[in-house]
Amino acid sequence: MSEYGDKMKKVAVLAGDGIGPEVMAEAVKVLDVAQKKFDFTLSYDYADVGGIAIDNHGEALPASTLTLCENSDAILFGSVGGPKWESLPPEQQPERAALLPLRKHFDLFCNLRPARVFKSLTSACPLRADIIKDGFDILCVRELTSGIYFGTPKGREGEGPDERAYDTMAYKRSEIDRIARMAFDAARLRSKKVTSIDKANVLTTMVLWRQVVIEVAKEYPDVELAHMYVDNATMQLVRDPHQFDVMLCGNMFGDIISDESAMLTGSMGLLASASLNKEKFGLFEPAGGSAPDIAGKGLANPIAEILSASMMLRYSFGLDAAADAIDNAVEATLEKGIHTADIAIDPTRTVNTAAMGDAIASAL
Ligand SMILES: NC(=O)c1ccc[n+]([C@@H]2O[C@H](COP(=O)([O-])OP(=O)(O)OC[C@H]3O[C@@H](n4cnc5c(N)ncnc54)[C@H](O)[C@@H]3O)[C@@H](O)[C@H]2O)c1
Ligand SMILES: CC(C)[C@H](C(=O)O)[C@@H](O)C(=O)O
Ligand SMILES: [Mg+2]
Repeated sequence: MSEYGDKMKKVAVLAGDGIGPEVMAEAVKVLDVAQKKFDFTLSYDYADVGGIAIDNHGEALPASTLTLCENSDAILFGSVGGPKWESLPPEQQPERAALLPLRKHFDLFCNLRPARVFKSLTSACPLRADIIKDGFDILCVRELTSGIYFGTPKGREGEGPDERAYDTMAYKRSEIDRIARMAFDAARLRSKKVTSIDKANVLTTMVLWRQVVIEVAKEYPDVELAHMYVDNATMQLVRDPHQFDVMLCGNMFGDIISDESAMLTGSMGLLASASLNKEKFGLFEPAGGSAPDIAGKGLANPIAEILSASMMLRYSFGLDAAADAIDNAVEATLEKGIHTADIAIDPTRTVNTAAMGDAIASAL
């Protein structure tokens, strides 16, 4: 809670790089309408993060940006990274020096990535019509602050043919337990099925993962639990996505599964995400990246950022009615046939990023 009291929520707006600023402008546009309609007030504080912060301040996560986030009620994030900063030492690059530290600093262990096929967009789904005839509605619950992303040791040593590099995949029982509970709690509000994605046939970490998930499941007898190896899961997602409800994943498998499920909805530009800690403080960002191939051209789909803003209202501020209204406005806009290029049914009739934001704002 900020010092502004119950009604005013302080949002740190970190647009970042590439398409980040373009899609952020549309999310703010929609949030502005939502505030008037639902009588709540947000204050926005903008700060640099990622490549732009390296350019302006010499580091990807300046202390001033981190302090702003600490003094805010939520973080609305765009995306970071891009070719301009790829030649820096890996630990100074935007992804590793800004996004991962932010997740770790605020203990944002629970990453929710919902993917569902919008009725009006079934033709944008790359799967055959008979496969998606029943639609799909998947929630990827991804562990976000541990696993191979953060395990130590991590390093590179030696030279010549003997040079080696290594990462460590490690999970503590408590880390698996808490993310599993989030998945089961979420499933209770949905179709009551959790599929835990692992690689317990090869990785010791994943043997513990499966064991802990089975233990947690005993407290949720009303929720069905299935286990699936990650290689099979990526295949089953394209064979029959309808079979999944909640997919519970470790950090790296969730990264991969969520991009795959995003594309099944029609575009990376549709997949929102919430990264939450146990106090429900959160960072809200599209699952996709800075999309350097389309940045600056007005081609980016702002829906993932707009739906991330909606998740912020729902999960961090408890403003469910406003969040529902934004989600419905997105759906209504898509149903009117208003599409950016990435999801266009008729490529000769597309709107740009700002026009998509305008249409959603006016539908709201
Ligand atoms: N959260 C983040 O900040 C984040 C997430 C993923 C990748 N990245 C970074 O972004 C950069 C580019 O990564 P990448 O190319 O692997 O993945 P990406 O998600 O940026 O792009 C993959 C493809 O999806 C398309 N796409 C993504 N978002 C879109 C949108 N809103 N509308 C329309 N099309 C969209 C892109 O045009 C591209 O063709 C890298 O530096 C990567 O590390 C950042
Ligand atoms: C940019 C990168 C560090 C990040 C991740 O791997 O978590 C991204 O791909 C994501 O999915 O949020
Ligand atoms: Mg990813």
